[in-house]
Amino acid sequence: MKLEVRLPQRGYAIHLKKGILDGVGELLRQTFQGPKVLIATDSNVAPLYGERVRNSLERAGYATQTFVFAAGEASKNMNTLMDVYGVLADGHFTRSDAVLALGGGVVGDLSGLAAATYLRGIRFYQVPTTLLAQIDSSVGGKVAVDLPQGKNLVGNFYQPGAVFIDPDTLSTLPEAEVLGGFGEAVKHGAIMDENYFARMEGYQTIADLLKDSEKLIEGSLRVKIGMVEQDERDTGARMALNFGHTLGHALEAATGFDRYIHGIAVAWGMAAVARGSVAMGWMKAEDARRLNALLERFHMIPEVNLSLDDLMGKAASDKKNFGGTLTLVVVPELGKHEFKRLSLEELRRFTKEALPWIS
Ligand SMILES: NC(=O)c1ccc[n+]([C@@H]2O[C@H](COP(=O)([O-])OP(=O)(O)OC[C@H]3O[C@@H](n4cnc5c(N)ncnc54)[C@H](O)[C@@H]3O)[C@@H](O)[C@H]2O)c1
Ligand SMILES: O=C(O)C(=O)C[C@@H](O)[C@H](O)[C@H](O)COP(=O)(O)O
Ligand SMILES: [Zn+2]
Repeated sequence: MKLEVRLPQRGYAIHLKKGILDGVGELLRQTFQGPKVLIATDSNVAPLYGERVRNSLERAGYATQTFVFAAGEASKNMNTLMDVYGVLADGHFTRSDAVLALGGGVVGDLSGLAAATYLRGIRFYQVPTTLLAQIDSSVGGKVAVDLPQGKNLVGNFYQPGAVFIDPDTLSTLPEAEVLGGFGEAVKHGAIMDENYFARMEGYQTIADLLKDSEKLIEGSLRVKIGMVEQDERDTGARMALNFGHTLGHALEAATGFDRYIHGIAVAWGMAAVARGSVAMGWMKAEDARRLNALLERFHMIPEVNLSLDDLMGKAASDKKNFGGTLTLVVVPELGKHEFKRLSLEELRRFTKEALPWIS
């Protein structure tokens, strides 16, 4: 299956096919004629899929180099970014060459930012290998690294030239990471597509979910593409994709980026916003119950032990904070969303309502 992201001058194709990993080189040749590709990947993905992708690229006539960094969110920072720049510069990569991200959202966000900024921008391609990256992060062009103060605080919008998704790579993904991706899929259904949400309510086990992976990827990508096409630079409609992230990102930052994986922090953030929204009369109680039940079925709402001050300190760094007023995404009913403009003090009161046990 081929999906298109239609953007003026920057449109691209998303190729979704089991086994596509071995054909990446040939497909890339249809869009990129340069001589050299840097495969950026992490320490878990490199031994699993690095050689297959490298062979495929070399069969298609590309020279390749591979850069491997330590897996995990803790690597999504300026130090690793500097390492990528070093490899590109030492390897004499020029504007005719490209970076190809092979891995999850951490690899894509980090190497995308490197590609966006090295020599003021070289070509960039994504081969996502986690469910989260296949349904969300590989598409839409948000590239970034974290700062200790908050998530994705240094970044840009830089669309890939193409995305190649092989759902077979999910066979090696740890279950906890499958659930991280599922968190973002639930978000897509909750904000935009009640039928898609209902389909996910049909899954009883992780095996059910993986059996349906192609439909899951397609359902999420349709929501994501629609948002990106409407509002590429995140100034309006696209902010809906941040449902659960205001508190979720704050949780990740407040716990040093190594305690909760992103999709689980988002699931926790969505459940909290749903609870607070019911208390405020902003969400149908029955729909909040359905959202909570689906997340609970897969044990995706961790118990969090954090002070309100810590959480609010990090929430203030949210990118939807404009001069002290923040846009909170709420879901009045499943498949719909609304934006609430809140001062930081109002967000604090809302969070207290949502999480009455923290102080
Ligand atoms: N740019 C965006 O639009 C966007 C959207 C959502 C999330 N994100 C970002 O994405 C990141 C999270 O991405 P993620 O959940 O993919 O995390 P990740 O990249 O850390 O990958 C999760 C883990 O799975 C391993 N892995 C990857 N593919 C594998 C495979 N096929 N088999 C076995 N192991 C594999 C990785 O090595 C890592 O340990 C966060 O930094 C988040 O902020 C960005
Ligand atoms: O594509 C988007 O837009 C999103 O918000 C997708 C989110 O799932 C993702 O986590 C994104 O990186 C968050 O963006 P940020 O602008 O809040 O850093
Ligand atoms: Zn996210």
